[in-house]
Amino acid sequence: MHVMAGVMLDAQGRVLLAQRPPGKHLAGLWEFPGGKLEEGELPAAGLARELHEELGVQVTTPGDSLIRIPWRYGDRLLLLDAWVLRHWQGEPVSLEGQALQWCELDAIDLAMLAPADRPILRALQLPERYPITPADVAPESFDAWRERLVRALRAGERLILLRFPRWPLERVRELADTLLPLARRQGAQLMLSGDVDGARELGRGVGVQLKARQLMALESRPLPWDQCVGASCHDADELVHARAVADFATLSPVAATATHPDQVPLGWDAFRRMVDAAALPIYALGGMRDQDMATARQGGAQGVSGIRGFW
Ligand SMILES: Nc1nc2c([nH]c(=O)n2[C@H]2C[C@H](O)[C@@H](COP(=O)(O)OP(=O)(O)OP(=O)(O)O)O2)c(=O)[nH]1
Repeated sequence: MHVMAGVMLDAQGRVLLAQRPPGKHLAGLWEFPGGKLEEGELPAAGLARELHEELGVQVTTPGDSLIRIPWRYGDRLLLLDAWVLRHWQGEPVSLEGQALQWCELDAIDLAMLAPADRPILRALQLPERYPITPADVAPESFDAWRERLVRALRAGERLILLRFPRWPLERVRELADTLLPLARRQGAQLMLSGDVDGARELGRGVGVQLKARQLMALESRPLPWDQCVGASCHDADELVHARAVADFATLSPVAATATHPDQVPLGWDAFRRMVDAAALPIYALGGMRDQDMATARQGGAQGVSGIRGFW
């Protein structure tokens, strides 16, 4: 069952949610308006039809595909295909009796959404770029990197992995702490590499990027909902596990990299297949540069992550 979900974004950055009616599957939970694609119908056309039937609006510019979520509700198997729409004519009104509300993205409580919609909200909140600091930075370069990260945050980076394998843990926490007021103002997340306790201590604005081994040892997310959890994945098993534990995953290595010369690259075909099954926003990692963004997005990825070529 191919289900279209329309993420209608208004000029203030709010999205329209509709409540599933009593007596229906997932009654009472909130969803993005849309519905089942009909036989032979193209996704954009099916979504426009559903929004016209449910809300009386006329979609004027086809939207952009955001993320595709394969999901199983008991024996109901569906592909939830979410598109972002910015242009339509008419004020949405409820024509099928569903309650409607416009919501700020950060005010949406994940628990009120239909389970398959939770990764859609995450995909909306996450940026396309996920830069990682270079591994060889010496502890003496604290001030220089602090400045560099301030510039990156001011320039609009919203998700940055602070990975400094040569630094004592305390020093990385200290760096995150000094950057935190700016990160919070900019709505950015500073991700610590594997340091769940550090992230917990620092609170909102700091997240954790879990190593694959840590990910596999967890059954549920290690941080509250307002702190981001990423997972470093390399195969389908890790991606399945990440669904219950993380907000997004990096999948690597897509291409050959200088930092991990011993690993066999996945290549774009395998990457696309794994993204299709992931039900989670995925960043392509390994040999990636900004120029790979279009290929990654066409392959269904959230965006690209990397070290070289990102600073
Ligand atoms: N339209 C829509 N459906 C969603 C979302 N999230 C989500 O899990 N679903 C599920 C709920 C349903 O199982 C299915 C959508 O089916 P639908 O809305 O066309 O059909 P329904 O269940 O209301 O009606 P029916 O099967 O009883 O005819 O997808 C979402 O954001 N939008």
